[in-house]
Amino acid sequence: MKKIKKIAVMTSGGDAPGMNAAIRSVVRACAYYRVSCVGIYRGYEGLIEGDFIELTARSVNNIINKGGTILKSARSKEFRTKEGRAKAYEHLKENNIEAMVVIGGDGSFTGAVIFNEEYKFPVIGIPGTIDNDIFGTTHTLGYDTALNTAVEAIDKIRDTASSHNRLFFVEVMGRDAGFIALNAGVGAGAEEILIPEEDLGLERMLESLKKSRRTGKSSSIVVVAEGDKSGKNVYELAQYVEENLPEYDVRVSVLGHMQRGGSPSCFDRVLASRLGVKSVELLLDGQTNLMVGLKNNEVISTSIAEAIKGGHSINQELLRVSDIMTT
Ligand SMILES: Nc1ncnc2c1ncn2[C@@H]1O[C@H](COP(=O)(O)OP(=O)(O)OP(=O)(O)O)[C@@H](O)[C@H]1O
Ligand SMILES: O=P(O)(O)OC[C@H]1O[C@](O)(CO)[C@@H](O)[C@@H]1O
Ligand SMILES: [Mg+2]
Repeated sequence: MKKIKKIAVMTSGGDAPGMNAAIRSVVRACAYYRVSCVGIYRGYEGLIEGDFIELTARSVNNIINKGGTILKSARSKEFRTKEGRAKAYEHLKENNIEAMVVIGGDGSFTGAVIFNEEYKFPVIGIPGTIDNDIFGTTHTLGYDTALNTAVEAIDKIRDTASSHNRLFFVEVMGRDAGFIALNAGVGAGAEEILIPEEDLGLERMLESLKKSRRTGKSSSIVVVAEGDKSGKNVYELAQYVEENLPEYDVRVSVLGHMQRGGSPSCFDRVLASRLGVKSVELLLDGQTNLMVGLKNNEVISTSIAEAIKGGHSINQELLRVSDIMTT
């Protein structure tokens, strides 16, 4: 088997803390194994434009602690077209790039699988998204940091909620996944948690808030995932409670993109370092179409197709714990 001599790395989709640590790891692993490494700017967008940079072990000094991504990220419409992917392939060929590491979420992996089908181009995925909505890994890069950011913010909201005897609806990210809401909700002691995976019902929420009042709680926090199943956004939920429980003084806080920024947690830095090394080792071993991930604290690999299609399930035990905690 011919040894790969040049590997490219990109970050794609929504950015996530820990992406820089993963870039660093891929670049340093390439240097260790004496393989050239090229960074692709702005995900598939930069691939289509041939916006590349040579990366050496020294190019990634002092980035392990930085949020965002030095390679920048994008959502590329053109890569969804055959013509766009043909341009991308030409740039890879021109630059003698023989394999690619894609750090991103399910959409980025879908693009990688299609590209591999069309051009037989070797690809490995590193799961990088705060949403944690990828099968084949218990943790995606950025998820742990985002949880800590959300919990810190909700703690602060709790201070003011408690001083004013108010009910706060706090919206956290998670368009299709409730991992951030459920875990940050339990970690911050939320009274109710609304997630896309389960429709707990608005009646149930009203009953729970009434009970909170009856049993002596003067303030409450309800954590709502962006993609909550009730179909109501956080402002509509607040209005619904105001109309049905006028005794409550309700406020809304949307945490938004602050959850995607900031210095990565130690967990995310270590995970990124492990996954980056593994991705390069798999490519040098002649493997492709795999996503690296974590299971029982072991680095494992799953076929990318399975990682995309496998779906994600919410932890029922955690839901039960959350329920018991509202007593
Ligand atoms: N079906 C597809 N065909 C080709 N390319 C795709 C396809 N789906 C997604 N992509 C490419 O992957 C990019 C990133 O996908 P997407 O915007 O869904 O983010 P993601 O990787 O899922 O990350 P996150 O959900 O964390 O923001 C898209 O902008 C597009 O360029
Ligand atoms: O503002 P953007 O980049 O469109 O992304 C928002 C989405 O990205 C995510 O944070 C994932 O990165 C989702 O939870 C959220 O809905
Ligand atoms: Mg996604």
